[in-house]
Amino acid sequence: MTSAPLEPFAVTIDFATGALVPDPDVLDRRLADLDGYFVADIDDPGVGAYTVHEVRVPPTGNNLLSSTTVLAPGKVGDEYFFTKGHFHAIRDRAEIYLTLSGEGLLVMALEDGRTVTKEMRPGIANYVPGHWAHRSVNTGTTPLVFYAVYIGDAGYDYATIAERGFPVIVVEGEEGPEVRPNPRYVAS
Ligand SMILES: O=P(O)(O)OC[C@H]1O[C@H](O)[C@H](O)[C@@H](O)[C@@H]1O
Ligand SMILES: [Fe+2]
Repeated sequence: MTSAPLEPFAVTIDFATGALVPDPDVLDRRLADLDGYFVADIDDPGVGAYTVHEVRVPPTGNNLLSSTTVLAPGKVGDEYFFTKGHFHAIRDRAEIYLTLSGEGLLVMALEDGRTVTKEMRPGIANYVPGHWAHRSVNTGTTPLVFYAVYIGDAGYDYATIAERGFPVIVVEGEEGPEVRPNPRYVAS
């Protein structure tokens, strides 16, 4: 059975700020929402970490959900600010990230602990195949802004990452960002 057609529409994206017009659902994540995710303790839980601006379409397998994410620059201890990161609830659902401004790293991990890290900068489109948890990390000094598109019924599994962490962390080293094993990762 196929579903009835939606009306075609467009949104305008400000590449520098990630603002969408019209701007329907905005999710605001503070450091308090990332409690327990960093190796070091959070000094100020009130600090804004990122916002997600979502284009509103029904979250079904025949639609493409999309959003901009605006991830602030900053660090907790040596670790750069990052998004919570998630597996898709339906594990094999894929996603594409197009970076619009700023610079960072996209860290991806399989459940067996294998990781792949890719650069994020304006003009790079990263393909995140199904089964890979994904987290973006702002390694720069300006907001990291990217547009993500994913299959509408993908859903979010945050719990696995909240419980086990990512296998690697991204820290500021002597010569820039370094990807290191996460001392707190819980291997399966
Ligand atoms: O959901 P998080 O892991 O906190 O990441 C923040 C956001 O990043 C991207 O924009 C994804 O497409 C969103 O679905 C996600 O919500
Ligand atoms: Fe996702």
